Amino acid sequence: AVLADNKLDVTLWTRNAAQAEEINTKHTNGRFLKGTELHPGIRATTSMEEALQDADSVVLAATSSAMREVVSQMKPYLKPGTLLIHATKGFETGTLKRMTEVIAEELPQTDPDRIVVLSGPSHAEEVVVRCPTTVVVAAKCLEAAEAAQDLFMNATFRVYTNPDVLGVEVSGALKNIIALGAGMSDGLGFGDNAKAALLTRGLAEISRLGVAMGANPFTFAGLAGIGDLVVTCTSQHSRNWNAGNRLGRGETLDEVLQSTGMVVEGVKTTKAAYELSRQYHVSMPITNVLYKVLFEGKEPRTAVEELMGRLRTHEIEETPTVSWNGEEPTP
Ligand SMILES: NC(=O)c1ccc[n+]([C@@H]2O[C@H](COP(=O)([O-])OP(=O)(O)OC[C@H]3O[C@@H](n4cnc5c(N)ncnc54)[C@H](O)[C@@H]3O)[C@@H](O)[C@H]2O)c1
Ligand SMILES: O=P(O)(O)OC[C@H](O)CO
Repeated sequence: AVLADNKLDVTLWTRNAAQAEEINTKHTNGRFLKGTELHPGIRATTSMEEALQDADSVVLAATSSAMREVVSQMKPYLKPGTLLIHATKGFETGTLKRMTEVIAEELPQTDPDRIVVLSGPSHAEEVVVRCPTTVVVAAKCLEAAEAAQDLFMNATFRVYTNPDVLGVEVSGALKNIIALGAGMSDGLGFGDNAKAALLTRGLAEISRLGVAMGANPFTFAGLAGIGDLVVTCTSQHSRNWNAGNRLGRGETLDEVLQSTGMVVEGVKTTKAAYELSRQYHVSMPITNVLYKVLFEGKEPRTAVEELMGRLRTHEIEETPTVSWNGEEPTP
């Protein structure tokens, strides 16, 4: 929608012929964006060849579990030098790879430094009706990040650049775990204090893992970090918050996933982050208890008691800039 507003020629690829027909004839997408009229310039097709034959830029928004398959289908039709921008928030199950790594592996002829990730607080339901939205695009190559920025920037969609691809991808994926927890807390009837605690301590563990993996700590204070964490933990549009809320009210994970009809990335990401925290020897208590709720049948209320009953600890574990008892900070 943003690209069409920017007068670009936009073709959507979908597996679903009825959905393509609906977009082309009625300019609506009733299942995913109910009640919204799409830009009439947006065309849809089920042919990957047709979608890619004239494309100078491709936006990949497959779910994390479908990314490798979709990129491999694109491979025969991509023009050399096409700008690739992905907006997917998750890791590949099993390999624990980030999406830029999956795309680069599937497209070895593409310069990996030119693969861009677009992330930040941006629910589709609001973007499509032109509510002011800010996002970040990250790529190792500045020129690629700025090319993506130029494509998307307009009066209601503001785009920042960041060279920290890993930090942007990790924060975009991990915030969904905390949103599940925030929804669960609300579903259990806990208040704003509990949700604020989850956001704050959630950001602490997201940053801890991200920095251990090589991210810039400041990225977590940005749009892909705190920005997306706030929107996903508080928005009525969030699939992750809604799934957590239903779990908190007593539904089972199967019931929730079977009836949602849309991807809840936080579920698979909880498993991935649980494994990454072990690989990098990073403490992630919220992720750890959510893993037990989702995959080991722990009751949400018992999980909260477990979190609250942990041993006392410092708020800031990293090298302090303000020390105890007036001592000079350790360099
Ligand atoms: N919805 C948002 O507001 C939003 C915003 C930013 C980022 N994202 C991210 O974008 C990604 C996709 O989210 P979404 O909201 O579009 O999910 P969705 O569940 O609404 O839609 C996913 C679509 O992918 C299709 N699909 C699934 N497997 C496929 C495959 N193997 N091949 C082709 N198509 C396949 C499904 O049929 C469905 O149409 C996620 O990683 C999500 O975190 C979503
Ligand atoms: O609806 P959610 O929970 O998948 O979140 C969507 C986006 O990531 C919000 O920025």
